[in-house]
Amino acid sequence: MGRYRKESVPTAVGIDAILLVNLGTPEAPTAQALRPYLKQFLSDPRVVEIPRIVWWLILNGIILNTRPKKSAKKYAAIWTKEGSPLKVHTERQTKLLKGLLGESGRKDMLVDYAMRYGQPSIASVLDRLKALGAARITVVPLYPQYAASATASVFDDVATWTQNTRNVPELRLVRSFPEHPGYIAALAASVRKHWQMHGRGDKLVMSFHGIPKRSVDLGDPYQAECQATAKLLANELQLDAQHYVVTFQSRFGAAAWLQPYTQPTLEQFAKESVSRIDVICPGFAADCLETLEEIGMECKAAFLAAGGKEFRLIPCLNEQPDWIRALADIVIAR
Ligand SMILES: C=CC1=C(C)c2cc3[nH]c(cc4nc(cc5[nH]c(cc1n2)c(C)c5CCC(=O)O)C(CCC(=O)O)=C4C)c(C)c3C=C
Ligand SMILES: [Fe+2]
Ligand SMILES: [Fe+2]
Repeated sequence: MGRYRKESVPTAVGIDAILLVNLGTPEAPTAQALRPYLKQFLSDPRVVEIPRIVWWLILNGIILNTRPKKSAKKYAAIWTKEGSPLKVHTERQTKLLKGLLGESGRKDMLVDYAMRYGQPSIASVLDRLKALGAARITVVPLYPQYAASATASVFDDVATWTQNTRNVPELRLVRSFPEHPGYIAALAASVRKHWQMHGRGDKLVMSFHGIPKRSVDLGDPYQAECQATAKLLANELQLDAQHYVVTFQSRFGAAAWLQPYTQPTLEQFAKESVSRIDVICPGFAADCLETLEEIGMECKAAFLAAGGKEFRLIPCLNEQPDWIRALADIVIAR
């Protein structure tokens, strides 16, 4: 027996398919569900780049005995009746994209989503698309800015699938889209709408997920891509330098990550009487633990405790129609 499974013979006329991929999320907001999810996530060598044996001991000896319970509590604070926000939004984005492509004459196109960690796995959805006759598959990691730990990890998983597949379809891997005009316009529209509804804060904080500083020193383009997005968004909103700031959140572990860090920056603003803050998280295509809990709850509480007056989190692009149109443009572009 070799590694290759029996595969169905495709139809003569191949179908185009789109596969949206997001990070993944636990199946439930419980320590039992967090453990396997975190184990898979944090065992990925793209995510933690320290010698395997050392990391295996730290992960299995410490992290997986402490973090599942702590993280489960955080997930419980944002969990909805339909499930984890990240999964709910990704499912809706998939349906809306399918509908939009159908309206523009691409009813035949298959559109599905997968998660890098947890379910549905990339391999299971690629198998399904292929069985349905997909001959050309465009894979779109839902990360506007390229980071090896996020984007390349999706590509690795696709490559693992091709290694186990006999009849590999044509593949297009969308690398990143930090300056895509439709994406930038959708972000700007969401800020303007927020200002109209709630008034304008003293500063707009653009908070991106962080990565270790070492990754950037070793050649990861992530920081530059975040700065490119931020600059275009600021231009579109006609914000000058003193009215916005780029920060990095979600630090994990003891090493230095990209700076300035979001929470200390917010606390410093509160102390300097910059008391009304709007926060947008342009690197997240969907609201999730990192936006709803870390920014919307933890950072908000820290800002108010430090003397800040108003803290408003601008929702992620989620199901915003102009964002779905931008996504259609990104997936169709050849
Ligand atoms: C925007 C893209 C992301 C990059 C780059 C990224 C890098 C990265 N993340 C961790 C560790 C964790 N991240 C966690 C949650 C999480 N991360 C992203 C996106 C990126 N991560 C998202 C969308 C989410 C939310 C998932 C959800 O279910 O809502 C977590 C899990 C939660 C927790 O226990 O805190 C960890 C851990 C590292 C180490 C890293 C790069 C080195
Ligand atoms: Fe993360
Ligand atoms: Fe976090």
